Amino acid sequence: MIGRFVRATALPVSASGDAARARTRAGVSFAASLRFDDVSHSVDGTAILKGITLEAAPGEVLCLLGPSGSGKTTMLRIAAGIERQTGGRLLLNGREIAGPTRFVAPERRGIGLMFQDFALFPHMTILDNVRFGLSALNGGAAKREALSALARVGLDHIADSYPHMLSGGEQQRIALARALTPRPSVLLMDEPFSGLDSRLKDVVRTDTLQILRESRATAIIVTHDAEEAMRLGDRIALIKDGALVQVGTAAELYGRPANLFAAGFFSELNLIDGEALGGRIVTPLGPVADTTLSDGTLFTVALRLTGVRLNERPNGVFGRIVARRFLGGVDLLTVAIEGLDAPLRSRMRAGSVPENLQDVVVSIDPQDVIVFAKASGDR
Ligand SMILES: Nc1ncnc2c1ncn2[C@@H]1O[C@H](COP(=O)(O)OP(=O)(O)OP(=O)(O)O)[C@@H](O)[C@H]1O
Repeated sequence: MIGRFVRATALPVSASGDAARARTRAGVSFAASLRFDDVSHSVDGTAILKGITLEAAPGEVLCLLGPSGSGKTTMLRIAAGIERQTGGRLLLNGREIAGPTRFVAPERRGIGLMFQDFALFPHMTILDNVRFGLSALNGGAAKREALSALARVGLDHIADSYPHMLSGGEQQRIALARALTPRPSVLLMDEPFSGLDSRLKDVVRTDTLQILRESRATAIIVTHDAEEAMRLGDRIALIKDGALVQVGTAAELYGRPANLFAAGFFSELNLIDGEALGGRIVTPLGPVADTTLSDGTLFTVALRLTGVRLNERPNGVFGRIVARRFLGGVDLLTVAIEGLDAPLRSRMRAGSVPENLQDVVVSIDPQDVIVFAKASGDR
């Protein structure tokens, strides 16, 4: 999480003339591309980012997804200019804004930042909070811009209220309005929905996405929640231990994960061993996929829980249900199978497996099978 407030400038650094003309258009930014070019960062000899190359295209919503401590917030801090990377370059619309020989100050980048805790000033009215980033405009113009930004998030009627009088969802929208008012060419958002309760999240996410699209700013959103990244991102960059694991659309990362880590981030998985035999990958559940690798090659076979079907087909292997849990729309079933060290978990539509049933036939949906050849030494 970012712990310090940075004031975004009113004008994008690289297109100030265009941006000034854009003021006549209601609340629209000139989107820029933002490129991390082989960016590394070390603190006290510890590598936090390890050569990340990644570009957000103009107007794109790019999600940075990864577990806690993977380096997502550090990437935002570097993009905002709060932190200066120790290696590589940062380019805005192809122009270097941070690198070995150049460092553009945060307030001159035209990059906005929205914080996890919204960082609203408690002693200022909502209007003053939103107006805060508009120092380049005179009083009347700044007020008009701020009110128009508040109208965009549907909260102009509470301009004179104070932050403590608002709900979490309203505070989030005020923070969004404040971040967008200077019309940044790129908006960085650090876990912008994590403080909201789950019922509110859905609505606020949808609204935020719509406002981002209307503003046309390029957005980079940090999250550790794969589903959130899939809902929001045009593309998703998966980060682990300071390195980029994979970047692509939600469908690409879900359907063709680069490795087991990526697969496990997007789906709950059963992991079983497999071995190549006569062009097929054979497991205790039978053959699960084709392979061109030679006989004896070892695989880790990842089965999504949704792809483990019970009693659906006449042929399969026999198993015994050893536990079941009702999860609303689905039942989570645990099934012991001969030859497998750990029982399989299955997600079935609630009620589709009769409650008193214990012995079942297990089959696998090939769409939910992802196989990874084991590196030698993995055995
Ligand atoms: N200034 C610093 N000094 C030392 N270590 C740091 C510093 N900033 C970040 N780190 C370390 O770098 C790693 C990456 O931190 P970062 O906050 O970027 O991760 P993150 O993916 O955003 O995690 P989270 O979701 O928990 O915020 C962590 O191990 C963190 O402790």
